[in-house]
Amino acid sequence: MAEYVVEMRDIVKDFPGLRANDHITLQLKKGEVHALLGENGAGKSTLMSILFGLYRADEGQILVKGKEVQITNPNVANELGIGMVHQHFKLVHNFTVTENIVLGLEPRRGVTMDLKSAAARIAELSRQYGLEVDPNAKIEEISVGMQQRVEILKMLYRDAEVLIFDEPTAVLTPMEIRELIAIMKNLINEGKSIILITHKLKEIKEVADRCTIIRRGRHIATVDVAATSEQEMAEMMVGHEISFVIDKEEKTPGDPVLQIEDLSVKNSHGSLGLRDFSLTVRGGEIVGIAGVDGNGQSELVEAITGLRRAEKGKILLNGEEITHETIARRIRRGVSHIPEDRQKRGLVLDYTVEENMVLEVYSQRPFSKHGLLNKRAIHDYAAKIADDYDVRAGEGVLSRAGSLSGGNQQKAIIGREIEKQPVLLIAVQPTRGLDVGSIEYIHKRIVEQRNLGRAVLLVSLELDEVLQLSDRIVAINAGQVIGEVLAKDTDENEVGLMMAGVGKDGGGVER
Ligand SMILES: Nc1ncnc2c1ncn2[C@@H]1O[C@H](COP(=O)(O)OP(=O)(O)OP(=O)(O)O)[C@@H](O)[C@H]1O
Repeated sequence: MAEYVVEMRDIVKDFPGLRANDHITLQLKKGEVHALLGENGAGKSTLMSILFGLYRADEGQILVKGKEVQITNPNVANELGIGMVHQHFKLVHNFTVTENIVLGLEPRRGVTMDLKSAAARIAELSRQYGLEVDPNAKIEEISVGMQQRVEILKMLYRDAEVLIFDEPTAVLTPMEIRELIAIMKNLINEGKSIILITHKLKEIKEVADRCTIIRRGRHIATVDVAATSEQEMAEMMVGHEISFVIDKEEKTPGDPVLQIEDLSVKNSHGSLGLRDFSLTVRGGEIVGIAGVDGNGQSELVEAITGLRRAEKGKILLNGEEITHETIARRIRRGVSHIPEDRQKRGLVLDYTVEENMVLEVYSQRPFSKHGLLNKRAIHDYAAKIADDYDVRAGEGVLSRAGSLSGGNQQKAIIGREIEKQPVLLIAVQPTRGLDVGSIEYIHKRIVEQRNLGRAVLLVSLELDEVLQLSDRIVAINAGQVIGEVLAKDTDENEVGLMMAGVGKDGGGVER
């Protein structure tokens, strides 16, 4: 028997102006979790897209169970037993779980298209792998974590032997992450093999057997995870030493910049997602909102930025009411927003990076004068942001935003929002999908904003991030403030309890 279930040998892939994969070799043993680690833009997704048949390699070979194969499209990958869980799920929202799983399957050798027996087989797979999910629920009714399980079941239903997970935990809550890790272990026990792309070293330590590290398209090393520290892996990835601590001096906050008084906001289902919510963020202060996803964070941010209407209550910026102002006016007043969904709200993917950097300011000087665009000024401004925030792309700022790697898209948005010199910076999951080096850098820039006297509202599902960055932490549960603490006086346990709905005095919230 072949030693490897999948072997990618000397893979080369070129894009305009850039070699994304430069002779990379990746060997997956049967029954292992093999992590793929690399900085943003290192070439991980490209390599996996080649394995999954979305791109063709310019050079190199792919072997499955020792035999060379040509993976010309994803159907061939499926036939070869290779399945992928993408970062952005590809599910049809008004279809049921079962319908989504059988969707696109051609009737073939013994695989039935009868929905009832399909549901039974799905229920059986769920039990076997510990993937609890209701086969009759509609996708739009289930959580993101559940949707991910549907994607996993979809692969198992197609008899996948090799499963590729592309940053699967980026969209999950801490609890869901623990469940996913248990699921991965079940998959391995049942004989599957896994390639895991993740930036989280803790997760690699927890589930992976081996780790292949790539940097700028090149293979750096493949290591035994148990024998290698997180620090060592991180340093191999970036090519130099890094520190994980944020330097943050004590600072006395200034005047209130953002004041929210008794704000109530409806959610997409028409009920109140935020209720009688009050909050103050002062200049020179980072206030972190801690909470489990879906407890009113989106409604809060959308009400402040003007994307959602307030039913009741007031929002003030520097003492002036903005509750019913247009989005554009709020931006002009100095509200910056790093949005949660970088592809929907953050960037226009078909525009160049340059155009994206001036989306909100192109009509102002120096970018236009007498109605004419000053292309030089736009280019220089964008190039400076790309340089400062290490936004890497094949054709520089002339690259299409959609061609950037996920992490580089994120860095571009952060750069744009901070360089607007905001009065109030709202950062939602600012480091989602970023590598450890970039996280360190972005955290420094956010602290710098605070040191410059700006007000920062941080919304993050990463408790570590909230604890490290914030001066003050406000816990949100069921659309209400459930507790407030100074970051220096609290810890993971206390904030975790508040997030679960247990108030500081030990009481719960009324629902
Ligand atoms: N379709 C494309 N056209 C042009 N360039 C591309 C294309 N896809 C990827 N690239 C470039 O190839 C490089 C590698 O990107 P890739 O998405 O593989 O990185 P990654 O390691 O997955 O990064 P991240 O951690 O940020 O997701 C990037 O510089 C990216 O801009």
